[in-house]
Amino acid sequence: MSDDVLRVDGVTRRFGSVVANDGVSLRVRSGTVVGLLGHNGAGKTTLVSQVVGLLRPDDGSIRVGGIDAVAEPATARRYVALQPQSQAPIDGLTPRSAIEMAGRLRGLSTRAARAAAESLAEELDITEWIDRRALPENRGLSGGIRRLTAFAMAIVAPTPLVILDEPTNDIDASRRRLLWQAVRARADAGSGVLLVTHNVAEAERIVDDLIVLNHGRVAATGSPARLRGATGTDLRLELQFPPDAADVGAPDGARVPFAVRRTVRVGRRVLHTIGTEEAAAAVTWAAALRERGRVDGYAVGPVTLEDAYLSLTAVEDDTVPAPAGTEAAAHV
Ligand SMILES: Nc1ncnc2c1ncn2[C@@H]1O[C@H](COP(=O)(O)OP(=O)(O)OP(=O)(O)O)[C@@H](O)[C@H]1O
Repeated sequence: MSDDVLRVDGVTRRFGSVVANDGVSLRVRSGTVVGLLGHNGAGKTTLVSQVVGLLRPDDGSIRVGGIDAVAEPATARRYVALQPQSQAPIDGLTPRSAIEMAGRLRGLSTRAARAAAESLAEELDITEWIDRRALPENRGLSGGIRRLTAFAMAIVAPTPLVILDEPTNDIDASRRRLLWQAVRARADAGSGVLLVTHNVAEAERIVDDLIVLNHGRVAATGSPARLRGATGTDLRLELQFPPDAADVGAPDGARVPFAVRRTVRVGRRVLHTIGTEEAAAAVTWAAALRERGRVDGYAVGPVTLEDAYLSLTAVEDDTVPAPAGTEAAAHV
């Protein structure tokens, strides 16, 4: 028997003339975390909405736990826990009561739901707020604690498929780490997880596979190592330009004095991919720029998944020097 808990084949969804999903296919197997990456408007939430039966595809098929999710959305939905991108409406509730209620709705006994709320609050380090009431207009509980509560509500009981849409928004760095560990632990316990995120650098550590969407289409799939690039020896030189820099890309209009395999600009950051043999020349050049105040800072390190992701979805630029003020449209 297949261990696919989610199988999407050739899904297309249009909104008028906008093709939000264009022949998208992907699989999530039990025990794995699959990251779904893509720029704003790439079609990630549209895909999630179809998996949970909130939207119907124009074309293609979706199977959740072997059930045809287009023909039988209510049955398929029982196999899925979803943390939506929008904040859960928990005004009037405490994290404890919200998590317990989610557990009861998922079929846990009162006692099991109570125990799950306590242990999830500990796991995510929100015990301090567990009995604080969420009030209207975002009073009572911070955005991060609300988001962590919504995450706990989604994972309170084991489900074959867990879908998390931007679960780390608003969450501080140390609790983000706890959240990533909790996601990994649910997959290790047997769930399949589809993780929608913009946080490429952090997600890289816990995902088994990645799907990159670009303008509604699958631009790349594979393990982080595969997407990062095969050589494993390339380095990245990151330059951080000051806010008033007129010539982001190649200061002074000079060409970069060493071989560059790939250049991606993201706002005021420029990421050059270089071979290890260019490291000394790159550091000397970047240090001189820093000395002259042309860049705020620089860093040399191994190529990351973020570089590969940006090159798939951002404006790639091999033609430095760049026109003054040009900025890539991508975000991180
Ligand atoms: N209900 C709708 N009506 C019209 N257009 C829509 C609707 N929902 C989404 N779209 C369009 O479909 C495209 C994909 O949107 P979607 O929300 O799926 O992207 P996303 O990858 O989730 O973006 P983000 O990272 O910003 O959340 C966008 O062009 C969006 O404007």
